[in-house]
Amino acid sequence: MAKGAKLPGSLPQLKSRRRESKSLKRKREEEELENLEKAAQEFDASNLTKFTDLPLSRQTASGLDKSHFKVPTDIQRKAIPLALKGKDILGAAKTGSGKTLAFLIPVLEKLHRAKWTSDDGLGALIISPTRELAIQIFEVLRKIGQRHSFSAGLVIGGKNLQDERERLGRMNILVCTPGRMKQHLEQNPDLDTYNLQILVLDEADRILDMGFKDSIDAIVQGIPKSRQTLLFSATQTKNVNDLARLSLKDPEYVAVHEAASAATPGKLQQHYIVTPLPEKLDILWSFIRANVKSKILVFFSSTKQVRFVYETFRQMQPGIPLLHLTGKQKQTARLEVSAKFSSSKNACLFATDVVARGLDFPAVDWVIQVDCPEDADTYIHRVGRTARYERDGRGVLFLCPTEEKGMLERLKTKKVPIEKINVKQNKKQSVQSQLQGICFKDPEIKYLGQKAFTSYSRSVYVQKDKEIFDLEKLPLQEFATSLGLPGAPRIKFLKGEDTKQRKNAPRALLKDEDSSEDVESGEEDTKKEKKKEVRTKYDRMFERQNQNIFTSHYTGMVRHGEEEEDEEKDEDFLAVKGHGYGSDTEDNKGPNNGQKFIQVHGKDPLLVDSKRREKLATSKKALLKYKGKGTKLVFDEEGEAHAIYEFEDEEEFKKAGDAEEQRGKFLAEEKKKVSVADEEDKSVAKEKRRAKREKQKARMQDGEDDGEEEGFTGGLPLIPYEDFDARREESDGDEAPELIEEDRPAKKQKKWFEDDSEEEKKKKKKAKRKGKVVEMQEEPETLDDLEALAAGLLA
Ligand SMILES: Nc1ncnc2c1ncn2[C@@H]1O[C@H](COP(=O)(O)OP(=O)(O)OP(=O)(O)O)[C@@H](O)[C@H]1O
Repeated sequence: MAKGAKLPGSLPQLKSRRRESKSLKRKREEEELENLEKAAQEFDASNLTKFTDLPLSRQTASGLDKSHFKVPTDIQRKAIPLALKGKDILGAAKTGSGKTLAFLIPVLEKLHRAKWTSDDGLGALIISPTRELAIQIFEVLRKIGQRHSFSAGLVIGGKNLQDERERLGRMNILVCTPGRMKQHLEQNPDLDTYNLQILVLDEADRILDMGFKDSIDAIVQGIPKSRQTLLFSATQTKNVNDLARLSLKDPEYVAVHEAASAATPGKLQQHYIVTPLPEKLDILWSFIRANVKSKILVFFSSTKQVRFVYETFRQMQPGIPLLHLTGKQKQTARLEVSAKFSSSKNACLFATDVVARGLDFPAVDWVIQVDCPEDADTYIHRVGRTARYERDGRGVLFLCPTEEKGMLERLKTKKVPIEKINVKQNKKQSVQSQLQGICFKDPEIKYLGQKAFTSYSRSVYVQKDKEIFDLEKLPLQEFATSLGLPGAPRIKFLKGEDTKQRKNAPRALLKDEDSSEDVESGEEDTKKEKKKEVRTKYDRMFERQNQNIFTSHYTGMVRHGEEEEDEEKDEDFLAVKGHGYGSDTEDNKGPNNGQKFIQVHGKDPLLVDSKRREKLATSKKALLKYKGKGTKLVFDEEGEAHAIYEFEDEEEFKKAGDAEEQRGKFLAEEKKKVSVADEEDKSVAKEKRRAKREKQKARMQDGEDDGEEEGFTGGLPLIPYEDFDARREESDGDEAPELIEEDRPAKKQKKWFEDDSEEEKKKKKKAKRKGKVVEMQEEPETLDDLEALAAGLLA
């Protein structure tokens, strides 16, 4: 048909033709989906060499092609065909072997085959143990899902709960951290998981351990048992209890490297050195100085050590950019550091285990583990940040003589091939005197050094594996000297500290700041409790002596969290400005010193000592809040007044049984009532939402059938990718404005980024006019972009 030509016929004829073309299209789509499902069920994985061999939707195939993924890795070849058949999967493969795509492709295909639309709500949930990893997964999802029209969001904390909340109800795929997700599930009635099709746990062993137990149990409780579940990790759990918690259905165990001689990547060279604890920093410094053209990742066991080494080495100018990353940093800083390290050719990043798992920093040359990892699994994940996807890499583990035997045994059991190397003594530079100089000049750094000392000692003390970690055997005095300190701070430990549990616990579960130093999780604090800290005499001394000279930078370095600081400020504020009658200071004269007072009925008089209080005295309304609320009474049939609550006769009360028992019973009954009411409320709310959705869907259906455009609100491109292709074929490459007009679906499909800039909007309009597909947004380049990714995405 010629360009711009109109279809002949009257309006009713046009409408009926439209309906015909619509139903033809729908039929064709349904056939395609059926064929896809059939092909997936019958697929023979032995024929799989390229991604194009897989029975995938055009959208996913195109996303993979655009992202330059052509040949699947081992784990992808084995896991994807099974997942496409709908199987539950326990996937285990070495670090850097491509597990992310192995679960993201099935997620997209599952929703595609279920004809998932924005009205169907949440269809897929992907859980990651840290924020950084969640962002990374989301990035990959954005790339390979660019041709799909599902909406996807990140739920990782560090942002206003309310902001996220409003957007979540509209998302089809969520990538989340456990604590934040639990928070939303508890507080957000718009978030429905009743329809969830597929659940993914990346770093499954980590997510299923103690620290995340509550969150995961809460999440799993609210999602249908019929969903598909995929678990992936380089150190997979096979713990039956864990699997039972997730109600897996005959899971397929896909462990592609199980028969391999090593649990770590083939191109990874692994070494260890044995060094006395006080020489560790000398060796680290010398190593960095000798490798200034490399990209190095250095692991410590606590935040305070990371900060101390970062601050001191920075002053000593090693000739390579230094960075530091810990779970205690603000989210924006963490993103900035990750991005900087990713894009650097040569840099040295000091970090805690917050980056040990899953992160895919490109081209890391060296992973140095200065502090011994808590177990072999942690070693494998840390060292796995290098030698990823067919690249080379090297790892060096520093072991104290007391740690050598035990750790080597653990590594051997886990099939980690590691060789001993020695440090060239003539190349080793001592940094002790430089550190002493820095600590002497700068009390802030000295204080940080003391904290680093105590944190390290605690991290050793609380480890479970006593064959490796024995604090008593470590030369602590010499260690303190090596940090530049005048002596070893005295340390007291609380009995019964459980390291693994502490370390694994999300911040929300930790009660004191020092213990949260080592937290791997990047989750948002959900409750902050006042810390109970072991204070040394040095802590007290430094607080007293340095009160006046601490800079704001230092305060930032050592303070115990903003909330606690605010609490202190509040106390100060009350002490100085309070109007207490008992005070005998000049500023706080009591009621007998000739001051004015407002008499409030039934209350102590209020001192009038400011304009605000004077104004208050003239306002009846404002004074109401100082008045008592009055007493509610009930009247019996004789007109006698009684207090609403009256004490039961003691004898009667005793007859009913033990007071504690009665209390327990009463509480249990009330709890039951509340939970029943809660369930009812939730189900009513859900029902309403469901009905609303159904209605909307029905309305849209009508709109489509009648060719009406009522549902239109404008906005993003409304024609799905494949329709254009099909239409182009039909129209022989000619533009056919009328047909496009007909086929426009009557609903607004939100894409990944919904916060379009003006320019993008224009682009999209233009593309729409041309009948072309509008593609995904540009790659995020700046911190702002990443911020937008983390929060704005859900707009
Ligand atoms: N089929 C593929 N072709 C090319 N590159 C790939 C392929 N699959 C994955 N990669 C690349 O390999 C790298 C590692 O992938 P990924 O992060 O998924 O590994 P992983 O197995 O999840 O690692 P970890 O156990 O550390 O989490 C990434 O940079 C990714 O882009």
